[in-house]
Amino acid sequence: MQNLKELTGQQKYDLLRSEYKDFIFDSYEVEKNSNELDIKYNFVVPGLAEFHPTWKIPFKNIEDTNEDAINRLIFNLGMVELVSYWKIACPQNVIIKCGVLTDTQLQWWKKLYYNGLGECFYVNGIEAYEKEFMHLVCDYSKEQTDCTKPVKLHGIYEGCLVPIGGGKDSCVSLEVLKRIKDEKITTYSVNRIEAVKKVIDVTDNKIGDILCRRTLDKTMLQLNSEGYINGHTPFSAIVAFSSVLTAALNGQKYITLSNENSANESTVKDSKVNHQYSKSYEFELDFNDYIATIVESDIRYFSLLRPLTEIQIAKIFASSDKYLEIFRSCNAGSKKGIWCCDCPKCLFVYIILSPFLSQERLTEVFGENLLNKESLEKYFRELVGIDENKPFECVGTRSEVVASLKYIIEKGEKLKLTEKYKDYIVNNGEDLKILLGEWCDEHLVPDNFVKEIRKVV
Ligand SMILES: CC(=O)N[C@H]1[C@@H](OP(=O)(O)OP(=O)(O)OC[C@H]2O[C@@H](n3ccc(=O)[nH]c3=O)[C@H](O)[C@@H]2O)O[C@H](CO)[C@@H](O)[C@@H]1O[C@H](C)C(=O)N[C@@H](C)C(=O)N[C@@H](CCC(=O)O)C(=O)O
Ligand SMILES: Nc1ncnc2c1ncn2[C@@H]1O[C@H](COP(=O)(O)OP(=O)(O)OP(=O)(O)O)[C@@H](O)[C@H]1O
Repeated sequence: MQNLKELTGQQKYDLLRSEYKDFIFDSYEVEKNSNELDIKYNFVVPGLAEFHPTWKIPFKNIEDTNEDAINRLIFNLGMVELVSYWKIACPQNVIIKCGVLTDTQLQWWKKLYYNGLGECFYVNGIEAYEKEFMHLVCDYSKEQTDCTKPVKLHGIYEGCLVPIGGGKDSCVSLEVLKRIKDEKITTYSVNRIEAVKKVIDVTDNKIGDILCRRTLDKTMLQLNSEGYINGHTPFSAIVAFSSVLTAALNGQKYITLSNENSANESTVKDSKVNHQYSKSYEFELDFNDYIATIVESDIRYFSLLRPLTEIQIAKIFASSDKYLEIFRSCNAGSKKGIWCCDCPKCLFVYIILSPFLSQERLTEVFGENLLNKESLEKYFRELVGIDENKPFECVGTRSEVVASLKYIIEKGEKLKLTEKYKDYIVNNGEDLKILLGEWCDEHLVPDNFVKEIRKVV
């Protein structure tokens, strides 16, 4: 095999696909310990490697639930896990040996894989076409989990499972939910960075907290370092499937995500390539349709903040001091618990909070004034829309960014980056008040929650 590091993404894709034809989802193993399910997935790329990612998921009321339904949800979590391992060599054939899915369900997965890997293909310069990038089939040669007709999930489901990411959005969801009297809140996270822990610690109205532990297979990390294909995978789809399984095992009715309307905007202009695909409304609808084909249940998965935009979320967030010192939206620095102050996400969060917090307060929170930082000019241009594509990060829309900057310029702030692009911003910026008054009707939020969101916005 050639040194992969010397090849372009497209060359790697072509070479690896000719070398490795198959990806096999062979099986999954489940061990029931006293209060936790230990799950191991077995994936194989013949001739290259085996992968065994694991999950540990706490449970409470497993005895009341339907084991078949739980197995289906476990198998389907494996279906979303597999994309991280498939992308290493992108084999043409994906063979599912441990589950049965209808053609429509298989098409559903292909759509998620294709769109969820849109950024990975784009960034690596790989031309992949939805019709032919993957041939996904079930192999019926051994015992499998049959998902072709929905099965009832027994048990009583109540309260909210609130996935926490450590950034501002889930803090806003917690604040909205707090207003609903008697709503039972259980916080939820996949692994736990420091900011998530701190946010959960200050959530004083919760009745419980669930931590799922996910491990990546180390062979993937090894192959990444050898130059095999790597890139963005749809992490929010992992959150989606794991949260439904967790709710099923622990009795929560509502899974309240914090994905906002702004996540629907594509990252690459005039294309479907969206870093946040699995946070989009399209995915939310698709996900609910799909889950209904697997299990019939009272569990509802929706994003509480979908009617809102990032700018409205920023306004609500800034109105409470509680999270300002502890939240971390920066993906680059999140493991160290810092704002790296060098990435587009840091700059975006700084800008979107600017209309609602003083420059002094923001400088305290971030450690420096990011609008005076000329090294961030490239990201600044991308965020405001002077350059075509947005950064590959979870950031809001171009119009929200320009409106925020216009607002602070008109307030009299004179900062290096805003001064340099003042004309563009003032001529292109919408009125902040108009953006703050928007409401998006495309959402799945139940009425009793909608009432409370309207009160805080
Ligand atoms: C890359 C990723 O998804 N990371 C999330 C993961 O972190 P973890 O510690 O498990 O792995 P990393 O150190 O980040 O990555 C190590 C290598 O493994 C590859 N990889 C990782 C995860 C995966 O699912 N598939 C993979 O192939 C990766 O390419 C590296 O080579 O879990 C954490 C929670 O336990 C998440 O917090 C991590 O998310 C990062 C903060 C992050 O930057 N995520 C970005 C992908 C991201 O943009 N997240 C979006 C979500 C957008 C979406 O879902 O479409 C966001 O900001 O919300
Ligand atoms: N590790 C995780 N475990 C559970 N849920 C998560 C995790 N990471 C993200 N989420 C969920 O996905 C949502 C979107 O993630 P995202 O990173 O955009 O939001 P955030 O961290 O709340 O805010 P910000 O946009 O400021 O980073 C989160 O609000 C949360 O609901």
